[in-house]
Amino acid sequence: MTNGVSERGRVIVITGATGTGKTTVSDYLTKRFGIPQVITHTTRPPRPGETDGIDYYFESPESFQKNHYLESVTYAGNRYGSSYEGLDRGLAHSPLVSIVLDTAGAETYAKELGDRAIIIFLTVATPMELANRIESRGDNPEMIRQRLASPDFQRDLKLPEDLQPVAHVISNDNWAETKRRLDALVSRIYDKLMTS
Ligand SMILES: Nc1ncnc2c1ncn2[C@@H]1O[C@H](COP(=O)(O)OP(=O)(O)OP(=O)(O)O)[C@@H](O)[C@H]1O
Ligand SMILES: Nc1nc2c(ncn2[C@@H]2O[C@H](COP(=O)(O)O)[C@@H](O)[C@H]2O)c(=O)[nH]1
Repeated sequence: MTNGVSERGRVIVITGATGTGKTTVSDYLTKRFGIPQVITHTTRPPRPGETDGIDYYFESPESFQKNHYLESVTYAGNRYGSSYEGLDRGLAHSPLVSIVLDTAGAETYAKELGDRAIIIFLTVATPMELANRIESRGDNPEMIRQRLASPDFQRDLKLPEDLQPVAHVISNDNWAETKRRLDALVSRIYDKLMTS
């Protein structure tokens, strides 16, 4: 094992700004291809409909410290982290898993895992659309205001320079087109896995 991911393990890292559709893409990969999601930890309160152990491991600031993290960040005032324990649970079921991270986390995964991290960067043509999307998801209005004003939001709108040579950039304006791009990408990943 290296960094919690065996030589044969692959992690699809889905990154991009808030509301670009990272969770939607991760859910699609699970439903369409059975690719398990690595559940990460956060100190932010659950949104309506979110469940502990499914959407996140919801933590207090104290319990957050007790896990062992491959990486952790503060995003718009809350802590988030991907634990070795969470990765192990995902990889126990499949050599290919997905994880949803901000761009700082995606950079760490690319650095630590090399080509075992497959980076997807999601964009939308009009960033104004992102506010509508997260409003329609039912986020708390004060959290939306804080998030859109945060430097983390601005940073995640752009693909970091070190990820530019490796990232698969998918514009998620049209869901049918996004699914086509994902299907083609997953098919290439499986082809590579079969021959490695
Ligand atoms: N192609 C699309 N067209 C329109 N709406 C979309 C599209 N993709 C996702 N959405 C909707 O946008 C909202 C935000 O999507 P999602 O929660 O997947 O984003 P996210 O990137 O995971 O956000 P965050 O980083 O804030 O958790 C959801 O209501 C989702 O249904
Ligand atoms: N670097 C990490 N980023 C993470 C992790 N878990 C989630 N995230 C990202 O945080 C923001 C906010 O998430 P939200 O659920 O509150 O909207 C978003 O970009 C997520 O992708 C993690 O473990 N590490």
